Amino acid sequence: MGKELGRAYRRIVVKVGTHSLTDERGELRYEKFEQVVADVADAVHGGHEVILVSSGAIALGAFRLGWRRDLLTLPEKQAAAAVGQTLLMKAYAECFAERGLAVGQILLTRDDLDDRRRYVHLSNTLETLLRHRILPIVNENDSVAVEEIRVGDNDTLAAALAGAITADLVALLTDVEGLYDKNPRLYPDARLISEVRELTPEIWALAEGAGTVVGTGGMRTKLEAARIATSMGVDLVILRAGEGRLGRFLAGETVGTLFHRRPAPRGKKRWLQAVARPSGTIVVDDGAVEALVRGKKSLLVPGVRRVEGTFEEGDVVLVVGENGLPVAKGLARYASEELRRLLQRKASGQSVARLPEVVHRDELVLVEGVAQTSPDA
Ligand SMILES: Nc1ncnc2c1ncn2[C@@H]1O[C@H](COP(=O)(O)OP(=O)(O)O)[C@@H](O)[C@H]1O
Ligand SMILES: N[C@@H](CCC(=O)OP(=O)(O)O)C(=O)O
Repeated sequence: MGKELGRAYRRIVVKVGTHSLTDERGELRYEKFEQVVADVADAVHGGHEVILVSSGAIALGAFRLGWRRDLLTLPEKQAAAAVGQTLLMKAYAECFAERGLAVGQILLTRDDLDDRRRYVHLSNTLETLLRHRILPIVNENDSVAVEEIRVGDNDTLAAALAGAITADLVALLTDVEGLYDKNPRLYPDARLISEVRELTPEIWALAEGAGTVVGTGGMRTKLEAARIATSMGVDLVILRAGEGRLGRFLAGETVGTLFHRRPAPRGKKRWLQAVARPSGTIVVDDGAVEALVRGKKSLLVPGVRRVEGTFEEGDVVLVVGENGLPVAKGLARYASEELRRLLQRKASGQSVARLPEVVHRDELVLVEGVAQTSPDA
């Protein structure tokens, strides 16, 4: 059973960070590692479906190679990840086997989440593993991921993944009890915030970047993960790794920081809203903005002013007004070149009124807060 009036969290994405698995030098802390494995195995045996997202490959690999982590170039980090990932999986496979669980490895890059077809295949693979009671263990494919296709951090990856497999909860296991009103490493009197219903500017300020008094990037990526998860209708909890905290949380105890989910669309729209990144932009006139925002209609060719960038039919596009403000995200039913040709037809006086939709309303989500930016608002 879970939180919130006994609502059960059936499907959970559990993410564990590097610092919870390794020591400063990057060596595996077996005691901590075993606690994490025990927590996850208990959740699985307790009837939850779990996907584990684990960091630690770069740290473990660098340690094994005798490399100093703070001096690594990008290719060296990628090489370290190649070495460390096998060590990580070997340790997981052995440790979970002792608890009667088989594991499978999935390495992902941003592309696997952005491309709808790959995203669907990924979710099918995860579903199949879960159906066979095999624990999927996910990490970013650091060895191949160049900057443009990196998710960059596993907090965000875990949250995005939760959308792919319609999870009910993301649990981020880390080295602090949860989100504090100031960085607990610097301030012993910092107080734990046990729940967050809205990600207000005040909450974001608690996780300001390194160099400020209140925080490091560490909490910021966790808040970003909370934004993604909750906007997809998924709860997110930050917990200190180990000592049975995950089990206690699932049993209804108040531990860590719980970020409450928000009402969210399901399926394709959920993916569009929270995960997909646009390949190009379609600039539309005020009438089209009105039709999309107020009329909840599809985007038609006559409302299109300009096309920016290159995209194929089926790619995600950002729809923006002539004032440059984003209005919606959706799946383009034309490639950018085809759409440009249609705009030329329109410019030469031919009718484009009866052509199929550019973005169909069933494949379109409004950008948050857009009602306030629509022309007559
Ligand atoms: N307001 C805050 N509350 C809690 N922790 C914070 C806060 N601001 C910054 N932090 C830092 O965030 C760290 C956790 O993030 P990180 O080190 O990236 O963990 P992980 O490796 O588990 O992803 C904590 O150890 C703490 O130093
Ligand atoms: N993919 C990387 C970890 C990336 C990451 O987000 O790390 P962390 O902040 O420790 O969760 C690795 O396996 O080393």
